[in-house]
Amino acid sequence: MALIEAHGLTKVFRRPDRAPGLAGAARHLLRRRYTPHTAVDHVDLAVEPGEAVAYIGPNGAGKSTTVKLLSGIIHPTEGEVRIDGRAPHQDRQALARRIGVLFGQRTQLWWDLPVADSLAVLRDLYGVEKSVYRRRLDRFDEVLGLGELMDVPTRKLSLGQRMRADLAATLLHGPRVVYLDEPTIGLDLSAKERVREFLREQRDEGTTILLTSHDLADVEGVCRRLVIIDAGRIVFDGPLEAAKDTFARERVLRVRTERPVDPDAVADALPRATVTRGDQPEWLTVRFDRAALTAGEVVGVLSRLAEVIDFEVDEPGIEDVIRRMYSGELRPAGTGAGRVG
Ligand SMILES: Nc1ncnc2c1ncn2[C@@H]1O[C@H](COP(=O)(O)OP(=O)(O)OP(=O)(O)O)[C@@H](O)[C@H]1O
Repeated sequence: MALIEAHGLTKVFRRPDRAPGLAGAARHLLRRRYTPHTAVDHVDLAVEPGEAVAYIGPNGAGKSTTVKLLSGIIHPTEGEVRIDGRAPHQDRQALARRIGVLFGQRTQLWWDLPVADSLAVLRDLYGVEKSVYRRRLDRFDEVLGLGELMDVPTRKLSLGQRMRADLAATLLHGPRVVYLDEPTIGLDLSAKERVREFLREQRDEGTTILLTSHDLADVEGVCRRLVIIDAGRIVFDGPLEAAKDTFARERVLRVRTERPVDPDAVADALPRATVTRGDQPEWLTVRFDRAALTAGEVVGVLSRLAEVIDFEVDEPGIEDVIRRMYSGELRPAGTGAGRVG
């Protein structure tokens, strides 16, 4: 049975309709009006034990809302969610031991307490045995350099230091499922790499990870599966590599011919491609949709116009796909994407 299971999971928020300014606020007080806003829209998700899933999407797509639903912080408007067979919003206490949540922007440590005291409180709350606690702290010290932070109150930590302490707090009780939102934000390069390595180790030991990150190295370093949400709907769910085929179908072919060829003549012969002259007169750049044409067909057409002496094809990398997705340049909706792989 999947460890995380969601069927038709939906969350509708009510947003106040309020005209700007004082008059608008006063009017809203007298006559409250709301517009429903669907933040998570019939999401189906099944994640197996030990799977690490990157959960990405543009700002406001519904990532945090999904994580809040999966951890029982908020109730679904519609649909079902089960973590290890239990409904998180009904069984929060029982599930607290099985779930770890890290929201990069918020801390779960006590602001005025030294890190060591915060962790000790969490240890007692979760009933972690002293010997297990010591072993885990030693490991966190190796990975996160926690030792030097133990006597420092949370409010005095830098963002990177706080993230290290918060990661320890999230994993202290050995949860089976962890939701990590931007887990390496503020860390230096070597600390980021150590955290990824540690997360891989946790994953391989059977921890289920749902990770949201703008850092592509986190996504690629930890996860093999990618789930993309856009406007509350899952628009892609499959292996990381398959996202490339679904969203980045454009290929760029650079061709060198023995003598200059008029780009318009090529465009006439290849109406589904965009043809521009390259840096040098003998080079042409042809952009085309991989689903509509092949590089071989493009070269074939060109070789009828002039002798082709060299060519190269650019394929987008997965980082490129994800970066463009975050920037809103690639809109997955309407591409016919679905569960792949
Ligand atoms: N409590 C709330 N009341 C009303 N609307 C909300 C509430 N929480 C979130 N929303 C709206 O729901 C949508 C999804 O928000 P959510 O925070 O889940 O997005 P996200 O993908 O995590 O975005 P980001 O990458 O910016 O953190 C947004 O339009 C947001 O404004």
